[in-house]
Amino acid sequence: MEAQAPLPLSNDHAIKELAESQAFPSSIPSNYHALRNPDEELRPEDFIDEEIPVIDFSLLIGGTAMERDEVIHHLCMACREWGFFMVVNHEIPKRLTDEMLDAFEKFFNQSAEEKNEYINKNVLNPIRFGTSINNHEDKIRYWRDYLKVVVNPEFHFPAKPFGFRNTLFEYAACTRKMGKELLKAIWESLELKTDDIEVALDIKSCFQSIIGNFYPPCPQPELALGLPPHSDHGLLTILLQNGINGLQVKHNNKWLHIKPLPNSFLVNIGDQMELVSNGRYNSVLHRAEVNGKSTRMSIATIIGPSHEAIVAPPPQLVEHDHHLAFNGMRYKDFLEQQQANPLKGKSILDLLRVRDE
Ligand SMILES: O=C(O)CCC(=O)C(=O)O
Ligand SMILES: [Fe+2]
Repeated sequence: MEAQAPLPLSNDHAIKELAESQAFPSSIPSNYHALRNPDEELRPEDFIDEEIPVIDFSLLIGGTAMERDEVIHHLCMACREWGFFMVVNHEIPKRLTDEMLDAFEKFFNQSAEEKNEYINKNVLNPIRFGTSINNHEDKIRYWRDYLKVVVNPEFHFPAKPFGFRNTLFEYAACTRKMGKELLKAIWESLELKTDDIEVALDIKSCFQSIIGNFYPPCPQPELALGLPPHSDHGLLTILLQNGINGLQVKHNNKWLHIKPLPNSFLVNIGDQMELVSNGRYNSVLHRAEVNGKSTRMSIATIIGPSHEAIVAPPPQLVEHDHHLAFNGMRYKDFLEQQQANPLKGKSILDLLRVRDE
């Protein structure tokens, strides 16, 4: 099959409408060929099959002191060696996760006119609908539509579909509560005092954003990607998916297909955590593959420090490690830069890395 030339469409044209249109070719346009870089090819020998760490949330908040200590110890290993773990026995009801997936699906099923109301080039705009990543900049396009909504410290919501507001509000509150508990535990795992977390990150007014990703079936999934390898900008990302797998995580230089347990959340460390942990914990590289059969949806909740927090490694860690791994930066500036540039590895964090002379 020959590659189709890039489609002469507006940059804003959603991939959902394209993929569903009768006129859509069986070979995808060349600007959607994301895997032409040999480093990014999906070769079977580059994949491993390993169990990712599992964190029992109920023991963290309701277990004995010994059980909590054990979970914190396990979290320390998970953050240091993986940057990634699965959370089970959390308190978020299945009813709510189903409602969230349903609300986002209804949003994406609206007409192009209804969704396009939320197209916005300003990366700090609180509600943004779009396709690929930075659809006006991307030379290679990704097989993904998205809706990003900032839900804290100010709560925003799209007016439609009906009921989205209440579901989003409840889900945002539950994931924020779980995220803060995990953050406290991770902070303890760094042997830092939990009171200091407020000073360092101002998480009372934490930034929280919820991103719905929509990946329609792709006629040539072996050529395209839903999202390229990247790290997330926040402290933690809490990921929910609609039962269709597709997330891959880089672990010891190999890619790992992630198959979460039913009713669990996938959590990964973001760039701000790598920064504030003085590099002890790594923000993990991950990407999303697409498939030829089913629509995949994921909902990523990013929990970050407050926009105004200047995030830097705390002096206790620098002293203990005898080394400053990163220079500090205001989170809002970090966010702006990361969102405005092509999503490529950990490029913004790398700019802050202190190099030994
Ligand atoms: O869809 C996925 O599994 C990953 C989504 C993701 O990495 C993101 O939204 O940052
Ligand atoms: Fe991500």
